[in-house]
Amino acid sequence: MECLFKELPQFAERKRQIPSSRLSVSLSSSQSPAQRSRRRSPSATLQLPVPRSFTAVQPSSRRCQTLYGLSSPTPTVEERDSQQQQTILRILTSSSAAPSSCSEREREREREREREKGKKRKSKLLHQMAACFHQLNLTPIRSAFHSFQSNPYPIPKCAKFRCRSATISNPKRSYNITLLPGDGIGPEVISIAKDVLSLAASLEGIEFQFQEMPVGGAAIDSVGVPLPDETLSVAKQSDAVLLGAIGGYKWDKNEKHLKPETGLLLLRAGLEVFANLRPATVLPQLIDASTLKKEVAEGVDLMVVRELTGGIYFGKPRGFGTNEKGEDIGFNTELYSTTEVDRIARIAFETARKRRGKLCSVDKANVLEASILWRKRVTKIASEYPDVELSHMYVDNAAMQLIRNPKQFDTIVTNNIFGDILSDEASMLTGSIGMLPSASLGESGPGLFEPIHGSAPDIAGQDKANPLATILSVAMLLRYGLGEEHTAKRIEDAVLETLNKGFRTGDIHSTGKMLVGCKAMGEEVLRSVDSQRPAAVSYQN
Ligand SMILES: NC(=O)c1ccc[n+]([C@@H]2O[C@H](COP(=O)([O-])OP(=O)(O)OC[C@H]3O[C@@H](n4cnc5c(N)ncnc54)[C@H](O)[C@@H]3O)[C@@H](O)[C@H]2O)c1
Ligand SMILES: CC(C)[C@H](C(=O)O)[C@@H](O)C(=O)O
Repeated sequence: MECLFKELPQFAERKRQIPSSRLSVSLSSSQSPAQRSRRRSPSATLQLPVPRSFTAVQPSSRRCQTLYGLSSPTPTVEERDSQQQQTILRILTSSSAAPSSCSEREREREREREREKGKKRKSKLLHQMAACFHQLNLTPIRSAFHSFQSNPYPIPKCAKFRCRSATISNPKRSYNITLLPGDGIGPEVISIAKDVLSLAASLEGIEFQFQEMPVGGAAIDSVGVPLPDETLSVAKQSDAVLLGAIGGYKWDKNEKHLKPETGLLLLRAGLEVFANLRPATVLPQLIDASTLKKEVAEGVDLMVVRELTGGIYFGKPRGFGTNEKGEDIGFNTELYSTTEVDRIARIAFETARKRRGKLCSVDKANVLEASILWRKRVTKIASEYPDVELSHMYVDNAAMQLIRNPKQFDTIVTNNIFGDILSDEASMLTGSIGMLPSASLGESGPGLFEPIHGSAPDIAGQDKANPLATILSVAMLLRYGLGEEHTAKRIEDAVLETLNKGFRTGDIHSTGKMLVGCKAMGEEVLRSVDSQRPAAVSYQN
């Protein structure tokens, strides 16, 4: 049965007609049942269906009746209210005592004490109550939130969805996430990915605090630099960083230090995330979206391990000058040290070992000294991984082989610039650059997670962007950044289920599929996150 995702329309309509004070759910109220009955007149007339999960906390005799399809008397509003309160109170206080053993007077005294603990305590409690509502699949969740706008605890946007999954208990794990929406389609995809992360995590008992900071063009416009010190500092102190994309026509002519791209490079260097994992998996659902022949694209599943904080992007000397003929010149330096190559090689071998045990090192050792060193060091590190089969390939050949026979690749390790280019190329095997996530990791500190695509100024603000690369980046954040494998899997399964249902953004659309925009695609993924249906094909990265 489809989950009832949106607020019930008739409920929303009634809510508009009723003063919000009346809509609050008087969970810890000191009113007697009789008083409550008098006061709740307008909202009490809302004949909400009893949620299924609610029956699970009813006394066993009624539960049996429900389970075996025997008709049970529909509880009155009063009865239901009282049962809800007892259940929530029990969960909040983790009390093993049966709520029915408490007299109404004792409960009243308890509530009296609760009230005196002040507003902050109350807000906190209400936040927990909201989680319980969530757990119990109770309809009034929205009204409970609604009447406490001043709650200092951030309410995830997705709280408006009613979930049928009843897995949450009080949040057990809590993480700080820095959100860097950036430019162009960045804010569009980040807003969706944040909702997906919040919902999936809340269903697994995880809590997130988000801090949104400016980066790229947005930071240039607001603060004057592409990577404000505050942004880097907040990012460093968080548990993981989620970035949308940076860049755009507006800043293309800026001086180098005032380009959005400079902000991104400074961020990567500042976080010391030298290992960039870019998985390219051709999903069976998207085989028709690939521009390659079906038999070429089918079954492709590769991982590009890109060195991210070295090479020509950062090598010195670099700059502009004049040559002996008096002409202007621009120059950069491709430079790698043994330490830099060794550490990325080890990450790549470890990655290959967990995959199909094949590693292809891509370089330009027939021409470049930096590549000669690269090949020498990768070959040396290979002796630590006898179980991994190592091959070497020149980058020009690799670019060609990726199109000719991509299935020959398992794990590819390469330098910063080759990795940039080859991963964009690999994305088209999967159907679109809008499908490729990435994880950038260092030896310590938070990881940086971002789709591999850019700010796509050509489609920005038009609700056309594919949010799946960013949603899958969130899955990588959970897996690689926080070790929350189960939640990562839930998100990946939801993406697959959404594709199974036939929803497609324009970049991956094919005949017979449902064309949706960025937001609608996000909503479909949220629906699937909630539904928990196991996916037919599992996504690996
Ligand atoms: N990590 C990053 O933030 C990053 C990466 C690449 C490029 N950029 C920057 O982005 C700007 C634009 O660069 P570009 O045009 O070369 O590359 P791009 O990745 O932004 O766009 C290339 C093409 O792919 C499409 N595309 C990209 N992402 C998509 C998505 N999610 N859904 C549907 N279509 C999508 C775009 O519409 C465009 O036609 C530049 O300023 C560039 O420097 C940033
Ligand atoms: C925007 C740019 C600096 C960046 C890079 O070259 O690394 C981008 O192409 C990417 O792949 O993330």
